[in-house]
Parts: sequence; C-alpha cells; structure tokens
Amino acid sequence: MATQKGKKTVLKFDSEEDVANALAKYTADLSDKFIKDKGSFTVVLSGGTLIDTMRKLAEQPYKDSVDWSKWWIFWVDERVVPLDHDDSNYKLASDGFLSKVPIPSSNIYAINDKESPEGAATDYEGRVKQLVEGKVLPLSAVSGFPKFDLMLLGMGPDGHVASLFPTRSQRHEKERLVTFITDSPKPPPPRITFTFPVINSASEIAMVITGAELANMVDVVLGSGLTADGIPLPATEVSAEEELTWFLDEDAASKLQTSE
Ligand SMILES: O=C(O)[C@H](O)[C@@H](O)[C@H](O)[C@H](O)COP(=O)(O)O
Repeated sequence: MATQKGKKTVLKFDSEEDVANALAKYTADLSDKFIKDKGSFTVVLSGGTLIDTMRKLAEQPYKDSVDWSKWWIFWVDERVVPLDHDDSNYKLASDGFLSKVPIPSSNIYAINDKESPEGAATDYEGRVKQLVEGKVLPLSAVSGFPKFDLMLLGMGPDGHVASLFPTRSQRHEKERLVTFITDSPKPPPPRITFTFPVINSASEIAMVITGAELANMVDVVLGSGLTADGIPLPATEVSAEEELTWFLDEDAASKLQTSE
C-alpha cells in the first residue's frame, strides 16, 4: 500500500517541567478535537519516564475539563509480568495517571497477564481487531491497519521505541498488529509490542524525551539516523499520518547539531 508521511515538528523546552505543561495542553487539545470529531479519544501509552511527564494532565484545569468518559487506553508495549508487578507498564500508568482520572475501567486495555508472551500478543491483537469490528477503531485508509488517535512514546538510549529494538527482528514485522519478544535487551526480557505498521498508522504521535542521557541519541535520530556502525535506528522509522511531535527538554536537546 502507498505510504504517506505526515508532518514532523520538533519542540524544545527550557525544562522538564515545561515539557510536562506543554504535553498536558497538547493532549487535552487533541482530546477535545477527536471527541468533537468522532466521539472518542484512543490513546496509546508507553512505559518509562513518559507517565511521570504526563502528570499535569491529571491536575487542574485538565482534570475537570477533559471528557475522560470518552477516553480509551492501550499500551504500545508491555512487559509480560503480572499487572501488579513493579515492572508492569500497566501498574506504572495506573499508579501515576489512570488512578487519578475517571476513565471507564472497561475502556482500559491491559494485557492478559496469565498468558505467555506469544499468547498475550495474540490475545491483545484479537482484542484490537474486535474494536475495529465494533467501529471503536477505524482502519487507516493509507495502511489498512488500525488507526489510533494518539500515541505517546518514549525512546531508549539505544534508539528503541515501544519494544522494537535495533538488534531484534520484531522491528521488521509487517503483517501482525502485535508481536512478542522473549529476549528484550532492556529488562525484563518478555514483552509484547505494537508493530511499526500500527504505530505509523496513528493520527498523532508524541515522542517525549527528557534528560541528558538521551541527548546523543536525539542528535543521531534527528540527524543522520544511523549509529556509528551504520545501523538504522527504530526511532527514525516512526511517523504519524497527521503529525509527529517531538517534545524535548533542554538536556535532551543539548547535543542537537541539526537545524531541527
Ligand atoms: O516498557 C518500556 O520499556 C517502554 O515502553 C519503552 O519503550 C520506553 O518507552 C523507552 O525505553 C523509553 O524509556 P525511558 O522514558 O525510561 O527512557
């Protein structure tokens, strides 16, 4: 199918606090727009520092002004551990965000933590397909894959996004919506993850990157996109159908040599 590259915007802020404020406004504005246009807002979360950076969204004015009843929550990747385990991205989001806002629990799509990684991936894919059949999720006219409204992504210091790592084959998956990995280089090893065809079918994607330890990789990804040994990085493959917006704090942007 034809591919279509959406817009890319790089926003730099003076501090992590400014990123958190801007991310809350960006997300609340998109929530208003999508709910007005289509009656729901489908949001895909990652793990890592993102959840802490989302903290302002659970505060005023957004806590009362956002129509949380229309939100649907998914995970771009999840560690295959019990949902109450400290490594669980569900637990991270639940403790840091979901417990503070009134999103209906039936709209929160945690993984089935009783399954193997392969079983959990198949189960999650099946549930996403059911939402397509139920018309909660549209299919992208460009890719034919389910189209989420907003994905909120982090990036690892090796240039991974979701659980799509530079040295692992899952990043090349073109058919499945959800795949699994049992040897993730970032612990814990067993995970499930959305694939690039799904990620790149999202309307809007925010790459939320804070902290000096990611500065070199931000420069590489927004610059040449290749490691010193010429390996293309998963983070360079992210694109949104409408707009990909990078949110960088001063530390994460400190090595940027490009004109971005
Ligand atoms: O479950 C995970 O490990 C995450 O979803 C992962 O993809 C994360 O988003 C990046 O590794 C960035 O993590 P940091 O924000 O902690 O750098």
